Amino acid sequence: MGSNSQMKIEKGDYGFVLEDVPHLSDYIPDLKTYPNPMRFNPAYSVVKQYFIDDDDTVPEKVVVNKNSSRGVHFRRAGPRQKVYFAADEVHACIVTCGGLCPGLNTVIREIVCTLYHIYGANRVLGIDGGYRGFYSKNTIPLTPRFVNDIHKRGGTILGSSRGGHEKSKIVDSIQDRGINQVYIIGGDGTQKGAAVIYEEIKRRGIKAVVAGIPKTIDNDIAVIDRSFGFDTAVEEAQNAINAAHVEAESAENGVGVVKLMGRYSGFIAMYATLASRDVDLCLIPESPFYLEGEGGLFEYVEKRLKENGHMVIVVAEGAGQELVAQSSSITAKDASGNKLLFDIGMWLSDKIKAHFAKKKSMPITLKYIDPTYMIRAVPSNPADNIYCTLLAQSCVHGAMAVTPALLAGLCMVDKLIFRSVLMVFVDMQRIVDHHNTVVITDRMWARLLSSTNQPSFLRPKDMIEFQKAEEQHQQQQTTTFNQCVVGWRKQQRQQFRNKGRLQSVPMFKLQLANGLTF
Ligand SMILES: Nc1ncnc2c1ncn2[C@@H]1O[C@H](COP(=O)(O)OP(=O)(O)OP(=O)(O)O)[C@@H](O)[C@H]1O
Ligand SMILES: O=P(O)(O)OC[C@H]1O[C@](O)(CO)[C@@H](O)[C@@H]1O
Ligand SMILES: [Mg+2]
Repeated sequence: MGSNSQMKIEKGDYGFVLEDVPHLSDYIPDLKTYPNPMRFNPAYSVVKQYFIDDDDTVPEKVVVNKNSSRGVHFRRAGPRQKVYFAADEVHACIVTCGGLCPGLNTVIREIVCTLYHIYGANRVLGIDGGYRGFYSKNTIPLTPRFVNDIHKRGGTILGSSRGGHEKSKIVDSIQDRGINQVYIIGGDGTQKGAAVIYEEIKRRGIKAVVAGIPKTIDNDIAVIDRSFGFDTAVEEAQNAINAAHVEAESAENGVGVVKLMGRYSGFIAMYATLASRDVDLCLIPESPFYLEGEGGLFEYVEKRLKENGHMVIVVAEGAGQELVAQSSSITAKDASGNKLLFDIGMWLSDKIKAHFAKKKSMPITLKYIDPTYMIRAVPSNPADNIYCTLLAQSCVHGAMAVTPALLAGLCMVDKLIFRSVLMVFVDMQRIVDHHNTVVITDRMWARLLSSTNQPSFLRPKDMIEFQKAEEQHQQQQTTTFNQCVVGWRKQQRQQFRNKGRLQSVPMFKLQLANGLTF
C-alpha cells in the first residue's frame, strides 16, 4: 500500500481533480440496487434535499487564488438515492483499534442507530478488543438499546488493542460470519490495516464494504481538518494547565510544566495553549528548540521568571525527542510497531531544575503534570458528540450506497468559516500516506508565538535557510512529505554526530513538504 497510483483520479476543466473512492462495482459487476429507505422515513420527509447529488464534490482547499486551478476535490458524503444492500441483507460489524480517544463510544452508538433507524438493518456485531478480536474473541451483538447510554462513557465499550493484525484470519472471520459491512474506527495504523483487509476482500471477490472512520486525538490524520475527540482533549487539557498555573503562581519563581499528547504533531499543545492564555512557552515536535546559550530555553525561562515571578510550559510528547535521544539510547516499540517516545516532560523538568540548582542565585519551584491518560479517558464533549454523529451517519450512508467499497475513509473538511461541516469520502491511501503537522510558518503558530511571547528558537542562519527554501519553492518543488521528513531526520542525525547537539534545523523542508508558501 501507500502508492497514490492506485487511486481513482478524474480530471476536469480548469485544473479540477477528483480524488475518487473505489466502488464495489469495480470488482463485482451487475450489483442490484434498491431505493434508499430514507425517503420513507418520517424524520426526513420534511427535508427538501436529503439526497446528495452523485456529482457533488468538496474542494480540498477553501481558499484558492483566482488565477490558480480548481485543484483537488473529494466526493461529498451523505445519503444517495440508491443503496446496494437490502435492509435484511446487511450484516455489519464495528471494531475499534489503537489508543483511546474521546468520542469512540458516540461513533459506535451512532453507527448502530443509523443502521437500525435509518436503514432498517438490525444485524450489527461488535468486535471485542481490536483487530485480534476478529479471530480470538466472541462478538458482541449491538442494538440501539444496548448502546443507548454509551456516549456518556469514556473509552470504547468494544475494547481496543495494538498489534494482532492478521489479514487472513481477520478476512476468514468476516467471510465465515457473512459480514458485509466492516466499520473500522482507528488511527493511521488502523486505517493501514483496513486497507489491507479491503485488498484481501477484493482479492477474494467478497461483497463486503470496508468503511474507515479516522480516529486521532493528536489531530494528525491527513486531509481532515479536525478529528473527533480533539476538541474534548483541548478542553480537558485546560484543567491541567490551570492547575500548573495555580501551582506556579503560588510559589516564588514557580514553574509549571504540563505534557500533552501529540506524537508527531503539536496540535493539542498549540490549541490548548492558545485557549488558555496562561502559557508562557509551548514546545511542539515541529519546532525544534535548544536549552543552553543565547536565545535558548533556559535564557527565556530566566527572563520570564524575572518579569513575572512564575511561568507555565506546555510540551507536546513528541517535542525535543532528538535532545533526549542524546542522553538515552533506548528505543522501544509498542505492539503495533510504533516507536515509544522518551518522556520529554520529565526530562525537561529535570534539566530546568538542574540548571537553576547550579545557578543558586535564583531558586525555583517546579511542578510537573502529565495528564495524558486523564485527558484520553473522558467522554466526548457536546461539540465532539455532534461531530461523531455526523461522521458515523456519513460513514453508514457511504457504506450503504455511494462507495460500497474500500475504506470509504470517511473524512471531513471543516469549513468553520461557513459554520457548517462538510463531510467527504476520501480514498484511504490519502490517510495512510501522510500525517498532518503544525505548519510553523503558518499564521496559527505565529498567533501562538505572539500570545506566549516565547522565542521561535530560530537562529539567523535558519532564517537564511528559510529564504533559500522560499526561492526553491517558487520553482515548484515536488518533494513529498515523506521524503522531506526522511531528509530532515537524516540531516539532524548528521548534526548530532558532527556537533554533539542540534545547531540549526532546516524546518523549511517540512513546510515545503506540506506544499505551503511562506
Ligand atoms: N501497516 C499496517 N498494516 C496492517 N495493520 C497495521 C499496520 N499498522 C498498524 N496496524 C494495526 O492497526 C492497529 C492499530 O495500530 P496502531 O497501534 O498503530 O494505532 P493507530 O490506529 O495508529 O492509533 P493511534 O493513533 O492511537 O496510534 C493494530 O492492531 C495494528 O496491528
Ligand atoms: O500508551 P498507549 O495507549 O500505547 O498510547 C499512547 C499514544 O497514543 C496516542 O494518544 C494516540 O492515540 C498518542 O498521543 C500517544 O503517544
Ligand atoms: Mg498511529
